[in-house]
Amino acid sequence: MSGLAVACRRVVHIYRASEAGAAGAGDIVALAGVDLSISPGEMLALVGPSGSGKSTLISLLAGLMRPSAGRVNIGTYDMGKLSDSEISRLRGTEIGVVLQGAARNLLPYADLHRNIWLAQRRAARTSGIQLDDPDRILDLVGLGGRGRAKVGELAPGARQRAALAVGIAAGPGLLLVDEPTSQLDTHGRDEVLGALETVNTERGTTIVVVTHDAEVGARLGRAVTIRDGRVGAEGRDGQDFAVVAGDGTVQLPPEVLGMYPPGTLFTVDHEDGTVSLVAGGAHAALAPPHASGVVPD
Ligand SMILES: Nc1ncnc2c1ncn2[C@@H]1O[C@H](COP(=O)(O)OP(=O)(O)OP(=O)(O)O)[C@@H](O)[C@H]1O
Repeated sequence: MSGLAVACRRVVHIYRASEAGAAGAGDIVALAGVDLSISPGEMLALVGPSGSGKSTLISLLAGLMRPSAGRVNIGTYDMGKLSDSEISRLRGTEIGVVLQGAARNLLPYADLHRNIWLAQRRAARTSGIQLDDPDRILDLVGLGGRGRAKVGELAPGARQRAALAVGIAAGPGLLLVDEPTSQLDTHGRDEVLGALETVNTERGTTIVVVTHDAEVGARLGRAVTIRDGRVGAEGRDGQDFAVVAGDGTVQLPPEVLGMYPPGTLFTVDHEDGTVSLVAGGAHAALAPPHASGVVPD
C-alpha cells in the first residue's frame, strides 16, 4: 500500500502514578502538546535527549498506548477512537512496528522465510490483500538469497535488516522503527539506512525512526527534535528551524536559551520576511544586547 500521512494535534501523554490516586501526585507528563505533520511517503527521524518523550510518541503512533489528550491521526484513522481490536488489526497490516533491539522482533531459531511468513499470516487472513513474496521483501532490505538463514547466524547489521523485513512483511503504509542503529558499527548503520531508503523509495512507505544518532537524522532528510515532551526544533536538509507549536509557543535553541534567564523580556520585530527577537526591557542588563533569531516568515 502507499504511504500513510500522520498528524498529531496538541498530543499530551501522562503516565499516571496510580489509576486510582488523585490526578497530579507523582504523575509524569511525557508529552506536553506535540504538533507534528508527516506527509505520505516521507522519512523522518525523532531525535532528542533521553527522557524527552520520543518512545512515548512512537508508542502512540503505533497504537500501543492512547493519548491522554489531543489527536493522533494515521491516514484516515483517529487512533484515539479505534477499539483495541481495530488497533491490533492495523498494527499487523497498515502500521509496521520494529521494536528496539532486533531480537525482540524475530524468532531466533526460525529462518528468515518463516519469520516473514509469520508476520504475513495474520494480514493474509484479515486484509485479503496480495502480500509480497518473502524473497522480494528480503531483496528490499539487502538480504536477497538469505531466506534459509537462521536469525542466530546473522551478523548484527543483517539481523537488524531482518527485523525491518518482518516490519514491512505485511506491506504497511507506515513503518515505525525504534533505534535501529544503536548497536551497530558505521558499516552496519549504513546498510540499515540504505535498506530504509530502498523501502521508502520502492514502496512509498512513510517511515518514522527514533534515534539518538544525529547523523541518522541528517541522512533521513528531516529530523524533529523532541525536547521536554514537545517539538523543540526541526532540521531539514542541513538547515535548523525553530517550530511554532499549535498553542503559538516557539522554543529557542538550548544554547540561546542558556544566555537568558527566565523572565528576560524581548521585543519582536518583523519586517520583510525577517523576524528578530531583541532582548530589552526590565532584564536587559542581564542579557546580551541583541538576540536575533532569524526565520523565514
Ligand atoms: N512506563 C512509564 N511509566 C512512567 N513514566 C514513564 C514510562 N515510560 C516513560 N516514562 C517517563 O516519560 C518521560 C519520557 O520518556 P520516553 O521513554 O518517552 O523518552 P525517550 O525520549 O524515548 O527516552 P530514551 O531516549 O531514553 O528512550 C520520561 O520522564 C520517562 O521517565
